[in-house]
Amino acid sequence: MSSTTVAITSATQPQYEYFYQDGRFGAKREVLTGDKAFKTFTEIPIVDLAPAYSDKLEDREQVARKIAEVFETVGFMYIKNHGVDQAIIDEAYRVTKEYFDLPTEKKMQNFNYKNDGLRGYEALYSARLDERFKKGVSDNIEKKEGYTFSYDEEWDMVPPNLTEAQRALHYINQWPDEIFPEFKTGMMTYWSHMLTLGRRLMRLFALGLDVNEEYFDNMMRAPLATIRTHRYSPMDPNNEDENGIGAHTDFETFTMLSQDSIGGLEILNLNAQWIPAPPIEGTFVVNVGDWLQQASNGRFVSTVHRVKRLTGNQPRYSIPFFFGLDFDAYCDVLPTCQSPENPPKYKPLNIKEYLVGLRKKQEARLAKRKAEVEAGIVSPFDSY
Ligand SMILES: O=C(O)CCC(=O)C(=O)O
Ligand SMILES: [Fe+2]
Repeated sequence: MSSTTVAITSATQPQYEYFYQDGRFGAKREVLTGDKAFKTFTEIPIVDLAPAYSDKLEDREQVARKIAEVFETVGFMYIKNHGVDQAIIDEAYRVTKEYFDLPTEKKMQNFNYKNDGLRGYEALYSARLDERFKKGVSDNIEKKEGYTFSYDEEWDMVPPNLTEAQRALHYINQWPDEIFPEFKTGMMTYWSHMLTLGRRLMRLFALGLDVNEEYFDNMMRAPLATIRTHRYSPMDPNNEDENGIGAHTDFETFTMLSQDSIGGLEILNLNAQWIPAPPIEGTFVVNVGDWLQQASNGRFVSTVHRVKRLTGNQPRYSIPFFFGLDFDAYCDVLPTCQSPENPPKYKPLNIKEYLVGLRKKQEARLAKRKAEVEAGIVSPFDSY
């Protein structure tokens, strides 16, 4: 008599977390547990920025090394003692709240689709980073509004001497000057302090990547420096599709984010687990973007993040500042981040070319969105 053993296979299907990167859907990371799991982070460190303001190079180097360690592993940090006056931050929130409370028809006077650089008001549900858009689950997922503006020479505390050609590379911001002039003043005051902080951080990143402090100075005279101030509306308990912002990486050099006390930001570790980045008073969240990952040949990691579905009936406000580089900057992989054993994994970055390429990838979606809005299919007049 023979007996047959039937092997019981537990062929579990791999699970993935998907994210949006480089103007496209479809990037993914496998969820790993048990023996397969990597040693990876489970929290986000807080870095004290006070030594960055020291006159002594060794103090600045010490904080730069700390930041480099965090950016090589987590790609996200909180900074405290960052030097930006709380009153300036509070005023940015005050005007943000007051702006979003305006009637939608008023906000639509500065609709971002009227502006070549998409500066201005981003209507509710306009953002589309959630992977589910690809699958056509719903048109109305990311329940947030935004207001986007970028570099303005007049508000730069260290104004550069730009040629007309360099000036022409910038998009012109639009503002609700007639209906709410304090909005521009509050937001641009905040922007100018954050730009200054951003330049200081770039010098620390340079030190942490073992080049001299001034390495990036001539690439950030008039950088792409964009704020998109946000209001996430309370989510409908009967509509599970509604969400904050889909998983993505930021494409610029780095981001400095102020968030209110509501929470919801999460970041993805190497095992594709979502790690919360809860609000911590007196801090900004700073994260590596794709350009810094490229310039550092992958040494600094551009970490995937999202804002999860909000619970509760309070809106959430956040103010990210996306720090880029000059439009005419050309940034090769840093000499200290490459060697014969570690050749460049990335082509040199040409900022203008990158932005043109990104817009091309987005063109079809932008055109579809514009047509939908014009046809009233996705009403930009929805409000909570
Ligand atoms: O609102 C937040 O906390 C994050 C927003 C964000 O990731 C983005 O706008 O790129
Ligand atoms: Fe982001």
